[in-house]
Amino acid sequence: MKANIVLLPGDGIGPEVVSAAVQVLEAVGQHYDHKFVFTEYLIGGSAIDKTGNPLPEETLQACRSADAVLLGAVGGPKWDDPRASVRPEQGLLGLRKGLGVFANLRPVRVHPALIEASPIKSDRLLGVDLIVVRELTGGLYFGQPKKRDWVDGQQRAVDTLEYTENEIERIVDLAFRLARQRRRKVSSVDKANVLESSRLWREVANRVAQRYPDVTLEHVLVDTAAMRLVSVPQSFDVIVTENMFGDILTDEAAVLAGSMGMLPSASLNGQYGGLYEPIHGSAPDIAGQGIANPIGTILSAAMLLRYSLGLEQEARAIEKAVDQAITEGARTRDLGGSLTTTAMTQAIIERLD
Ligand SMILES: NC(=O)C1=CN([C@@H]2O[C@H](COP(=O)(O)OP(=O)(O)OC[C@H]3O[C@@H](n4cnc5c(N)ncnc54)[C@H](O)[C@@H]3O)[C@@H](O)[C@H]2O)C=CC1
Ligand SMILES: CC(C)CC(=O)C(=O)O
Ligand SMILES: [Mg+2]
Repeated sequence: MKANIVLLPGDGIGPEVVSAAVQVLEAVGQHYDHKFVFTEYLIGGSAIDKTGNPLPEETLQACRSADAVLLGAVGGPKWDDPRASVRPEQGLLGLRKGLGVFANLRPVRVHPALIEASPIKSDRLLGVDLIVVRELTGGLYFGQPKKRDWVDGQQRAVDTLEYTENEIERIVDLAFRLARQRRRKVSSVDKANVLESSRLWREVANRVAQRYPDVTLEHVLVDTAAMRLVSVPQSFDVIVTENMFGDILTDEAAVLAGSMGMLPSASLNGQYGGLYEPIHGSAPDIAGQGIANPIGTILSAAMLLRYSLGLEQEARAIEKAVDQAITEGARTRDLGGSLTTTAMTQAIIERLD
């Protein structure tokens, strides 16, 4: 098959990990006789530097016409001035909104050989296999008003957490559908003891659950969920939650998997091709050193093959090669080893069937 894939390397380690994933996709393309056409566009801080805009119109249009989009990360200290009117992160938020990708799937699997890389006790990590379904185009990151103003002679900052029933319904429904393909358990995470938006979330989740009598629904307060994630992570199958809660809980979940560099994601809505990115940021502390762990981005490329191109066998080949490389001891520095990004990528490519 032929597919047009837009690449958005972005900032910091973004270009390093995207280049690694492209090498893996090219190897898969050669092996299975597919033609992946890659075209690179600007986003984030590098786009601000070249165009003044963190999401140039050309980038958004290219992403809308592509079969899929693979993104590295955006942001970094260079663009962190709090008085700046444009920020790299606005480019990513604008892209997610512009593509309408409301469903962000973040699978978390713990490789048995990496249990010793995690600070959490080993018996708690065995067999952890959960997926966080994070709402991605609403909630606290997008609600209006979002502003600074002056009240009684001092500055005030306002962010708004808002959801409509439809926005909640479509993400919770997706979580239930996913649960049917897994262990049939949905944990809906909210803060319903405090937030009105969470009380609506709970009501809608209960309503959706009636359509899935074969799936168990539990409601978990987000603070308890954060605790359970490290104490009894095996108790989760599908977690569905608000945008910011999902953002925070998945960084925590990365600790289970051994490193921020391990976790992939897919952002979908069924209309455009889908947006694929590791869950980590631009990691300015290690950028440019060639030591970033490329696995989160490589596994995101596997999700791209599965969800946007329907290439299940090829997706599994990548996942298997990653598993095998880890089993056989391949480790970047974040996992306690010394492989460079390039060497880790090569170790994975060598193990592709
Ligand atoms: N999706 C995106 O583009 C995101 C962008 N950011 C932006 O990234 C910048 C840095 O944010 P941080 O809070 O430092 O979060 P970060 O996720 O970039 O880094 C946190 C820690 O994890 C390590 N790390 C992350 N990815 C790694 C990888 N692939 N291999 C090895 N180690 C890795 C970093 O070295 C750092 O110690 C900020 O400007 C932030 O706004 C943050 C999160 C997501
Ligand atoms: C806009 C991003 C910086 C938010 C984030 O941390 C993420 O999506 O994981
Ligand atoms: Mg995040």
